[in-house]
Amino acid sequence: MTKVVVCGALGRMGTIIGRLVTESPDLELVGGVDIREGSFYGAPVVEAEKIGEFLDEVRPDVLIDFTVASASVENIKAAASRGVALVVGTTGFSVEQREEIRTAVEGHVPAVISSNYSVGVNIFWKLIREAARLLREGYDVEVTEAHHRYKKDAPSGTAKTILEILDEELGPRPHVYGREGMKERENEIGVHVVRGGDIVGDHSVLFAGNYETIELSHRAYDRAVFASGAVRAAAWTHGRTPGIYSMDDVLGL
Ligand SMILES: NC(=O)C1=CN([C@@H]2O[C@H](COP(=O)(O)OP(=O)(O)OC[C@H]3O[C@@H](n4cnc5c(N)ncnc54)[C@H](O)[C@@H]3O)[C@@H](O)[C@H]2O)C=CC1
Ligand SMILES: O=C(O)C1=N[C@H](C(=O)O)C[C@H](O)C1
Repeated sequence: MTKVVVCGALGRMGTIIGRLVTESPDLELVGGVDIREGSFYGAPVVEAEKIGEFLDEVRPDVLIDFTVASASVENIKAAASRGVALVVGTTGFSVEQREEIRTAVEGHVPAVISSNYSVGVNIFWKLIREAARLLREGYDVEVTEAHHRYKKDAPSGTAKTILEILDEELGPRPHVYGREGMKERENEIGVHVVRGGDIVGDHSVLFAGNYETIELSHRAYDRAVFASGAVRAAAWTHGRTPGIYSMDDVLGL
């Protein structure tokens, strides 16, 4: 059995991940970490400051982190320094934080890192790459994402990954975040962020040409779509060599 600890255990994602781990025949939920102690699904949840001693005590095989960027970096360091594999779902990392994560992980543990663990989004990203390759000339591109009112980071990590793909396929175009005032469009990529209600996670890419538009979109209806992918990734880490992996590796895409 692969032993699992969940960081962000009491959060929106952590609670669903905890449930799916307990329902898995191959995984064992041995504990959680959050900013306050408690319990979930019969396992202890310890406060963040105690993560080191907790990992030494329960000795998990893999740590799943869905917290907040500043906390996630520290959780990743605590796990990697103890040989605990990682599944990182947290988004909103700065360039410096991503470098800290790379340094902590590489050569030490296998770490799956993805801004979106939905199988559908990972396919959606490939469709966007192909569309951008084919529509490189003559189409204006706009990216829109929508999430619940509680989301802290903007644009979403998924949208940032979309922009990375578009930059690779279209060549460098400036990213323009929102628009107001009198200004004509140039050769930018427009980026638009909607926050409200309990929207789980919507993403779309519009390719607007002369006389026609092509729009690719993905809509998540339940956070279980992300949690199931993260749990699948956790099982996948067993026996992997140290390094940073994506859901492409987990899904064999
Ligand atoms: N990669 C993916 O597929 C997905 C990624 N996310 C990302 O996951 C993160 C969490 O999202 P939600 O669960 O909606 O947020 P949330 O705010 O509901 O949960 C985050 C939890 O982390 C806890 N936390 C804060 N500092 C901590 C620390 N030092 N150690 C342990 N726990 C700590 C909070 O108390 C909270 O319970 C966000 O960055 C979000 O963008 C969310 C859904 C899918
Ligand atoms: O915060 C969320 O809810 C989500 N965050 C991820 C992101 O920032 O892309 C993934 C998903 O869209 C839900």
